[in-house]
Amino acid sequence: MVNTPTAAPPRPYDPEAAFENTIARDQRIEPRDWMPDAYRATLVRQIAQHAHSEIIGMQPEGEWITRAPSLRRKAILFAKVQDEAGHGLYLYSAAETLGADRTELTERLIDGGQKYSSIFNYPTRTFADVGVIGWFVDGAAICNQVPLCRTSYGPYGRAMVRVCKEESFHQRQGYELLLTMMRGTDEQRAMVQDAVDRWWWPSLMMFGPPDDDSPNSARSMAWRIKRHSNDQLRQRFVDMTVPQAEKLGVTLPDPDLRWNDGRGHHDFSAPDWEELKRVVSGDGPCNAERIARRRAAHEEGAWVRRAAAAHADKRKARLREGAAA
Ligand SMILES: CC(C)(COP(=O)(O)OP(=O)(O)OC[C@H]1O[C@@H](n2cnc3c(N)ncnc32)[C@H](O)[C@@H]1OP(=O)(O)O)[C@@H](O)C(=O)NCCC(=O)NCCSC(=O)Cc1ccccc1
Repeated sequence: MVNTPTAAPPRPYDPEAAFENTIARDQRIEPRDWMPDAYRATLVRQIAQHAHSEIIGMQPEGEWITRAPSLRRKAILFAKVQDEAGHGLYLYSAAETLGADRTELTERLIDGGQKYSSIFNYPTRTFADVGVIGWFVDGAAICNQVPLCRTSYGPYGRAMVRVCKEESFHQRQGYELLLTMMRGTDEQRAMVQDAVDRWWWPSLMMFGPPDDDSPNSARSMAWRIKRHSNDQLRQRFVDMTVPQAEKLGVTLPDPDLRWNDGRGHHDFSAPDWEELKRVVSGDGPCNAERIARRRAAHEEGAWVRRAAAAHADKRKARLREGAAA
């Protein structure tokens, strides 16, 4: 008699185990995959905040489009601000793949129910601010977003690939603008230093609260949504920026900023975390102005959304008629 091996009975499909395995293998979760509710909610929160930041982030630099000092600078700035709009739209699309509704997200932003990056609540006082935003703010965005290209949620990671390419161009245009100003007059050099002094600390705050005060980090890192902690990315930004500041000829406004041979990194002072809390909770220099402008744009755009929906309905009806004929 021949012994035939008996096949093990098929194990019932366990979606939670499949999710955990996908994360453990460092593979991507896709929109139709099962995912825990809290994973979905965390992603909607982060992606929506990120999208809102890109859209609100058009305002500080956008104010300088009509006042750019040359046609070349105007064209570059126009393109950059348009890119930010595009980033916001990719990100809202990524949030929609999780079941979020774009209009609802915008309404939550306007009502103060969702956040956007603290950095966009500071005023742009001179054209040097446009250069420093490109250098610091896009530089910080790159440090934060390059690792997000490998985030565990597929649509978010793929959106980040293109966004990061465009942010790199933005950073270079900012730095090139500042190099040009530094080769100019004493007044221009003073404008650059003044902008550096005003934007340095808010830029460090972009990375979020320190790790021991970051309620979302542990879970987001376990799920590989975030790949590095807030403090790790802040350190990376400081290490990247110090030699660029030396080359440019500006001083970063931190007397304790110095290279630490033992750590192989720069030591630097902590930003004012109370200021971050105030700005995030709505009490920054420009919060009210930014939201009022966003609300007005949303209301003034209502007829465009209605017209686009009516056009889409007509097209659908025509296609149906064509199919029926
Ligand atoms: C790192 C962090 C921002 C925060 O880490 P998490 O693990 O999520 O949170 P954590 O527990 O550490 O914090 C507790 C609470 O505090 C909130 N909060 C923290 N920091 C800030 C802040 N600075 N501002 C406001 N809120 C902040 C945080 O959301 C959380 O809120 P909750 O109440 O729980 O909802 C993360 O969400 C991330 O990487 N996001 C994606 C990147 C992204 O959104 N980039 C935007 C810039 S895009 C750009 O610049 C491009 C551009 C350039 C030039 C011109 C125009 C455009």
